[in-house]
Order: sequence, then C-alpha cells, then structure tokens
Amino acid sequence: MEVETTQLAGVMLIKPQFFEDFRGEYVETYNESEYISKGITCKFIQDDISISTQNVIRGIHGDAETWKLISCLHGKFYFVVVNCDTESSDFGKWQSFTLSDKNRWQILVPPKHGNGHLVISESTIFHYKQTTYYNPKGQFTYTWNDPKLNIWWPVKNPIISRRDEEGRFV
Ligand SMILES: Cc1cn([C@H]2C[C@H](O)[C@@H](COP(=O)(O)OP(=O)(O)O[C@H]3O[C@@H](C)C(=O)[C@@H](O)[C@H]3O)O2)c(=O)[nH]c1=O
Repeated sequence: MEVETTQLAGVMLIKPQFFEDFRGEYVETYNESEYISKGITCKFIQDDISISTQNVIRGIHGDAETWKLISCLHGKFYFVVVNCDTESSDFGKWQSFTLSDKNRWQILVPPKHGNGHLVISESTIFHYKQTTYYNPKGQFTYTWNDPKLNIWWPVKNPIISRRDEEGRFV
C-alpha cells in the first residue's frame, strides 16, 4: 500500500494494494502492523457503514477527538475533508477526493476536521473506522454549502438530513 500526504496537515491518502484474478478481486482493507509501520498509529475501536443513494450528501461532520479512516466499499463518492479548527490559521481549508470500489482509496481524517460525501454512483457503501465510540453530543455539523467553508460540490440540490440542513452544533 502507498500512503501520501495531502494539502491538509495530518490528512493522509492511502492507496491499498488490490489483487485481481478470474474470480474477482481481493483487498486487505486494514492491517494494524502495516498501518503502524506507515505512521498511522491510531487505535481504532469502532467500525461503521452508511448506505446512501445517488445525490445524497452526508456531512459535514466531525468532533475534537476522533480519527477516522474512511473507505468506499461499494460505488463511488465525492469526499471532502475540511479543517474545522477555529484556532487554526488553516480553518476552512478543504480538499476533495473521489473514492470508489475501483480505486479503493482511503482517507485518514484527524480530529477537528469535518468530512462529508456526495454519492455519485447509484448507491454507495461508506465505511469508516474510528478511534472513539459514538458520542453525538460531541459532534459538530456544518452545512454542505456553508459560506465560511465555501466548498465546491458537483451538485446543486443534494438530498440531506434535517441535521445537515440546519448545520446544528450539538
Ligand atoms: C454516527 C452514528 C450514528 N448512529 C445512529 C444514530 C442515528 O439514529 C442513525 C443515523 O445517524 P446520523 O444521522 O448521525 O448519520 P450520518 O448523518 O450518516 O452521520 C455520519 O456522517 C458521516 C459523514 C460521518 O463522518 C460520521 O461520523 C457520522 O457523523 O445512526 C449510531 O448508532 N452510531 C454512530 O456511530
């Protein structure tokens, strides 16, 4: 696997190796010792998936504690990471990536960063590992089109949840 830095400090792009043969494909999606050897030393304690249909945006969500390792198990999505640390000079800096079941890319998202994804394929399975247990009270939410962040999305009218429409800070 290859691990690359990105335009955002602490955010890493991981490109796992995948193997194809006449039966299909094989990918190791996580291997603790290999990730540690590449500098990804977070202790992941919870795994999650969400399944969404085309044109859905989930996010922008984050919190002050959690590292997330994001991947696309099925389909394709446009994925955005944004620095949400109001004390950082990089607040509002964002970068986008396209994750799919073809490229198998993963993104490591540090605490105080928000993430959101737009489903491009008919449906997608968004998967992530995280270093904390679910704590909805600790999470922040920015709307996908918050002018403070000014993120470019390849869509004008996404399907979003009530929380994501309001950009609630819980
Ligand atoms: C996030 C989460 C949700 N849930 C439940 C609560 C709720 O009833 C249902 C749906 O939750 P939400 O509406 O918050 O799901 P969603 O809007 O998909 O929230 C997620 O968005 C992406 C972008 C992330 O990065 C995640 O960290 C998470 O914030 O799932 C859990 O049981 N455990 C969890 O870890």
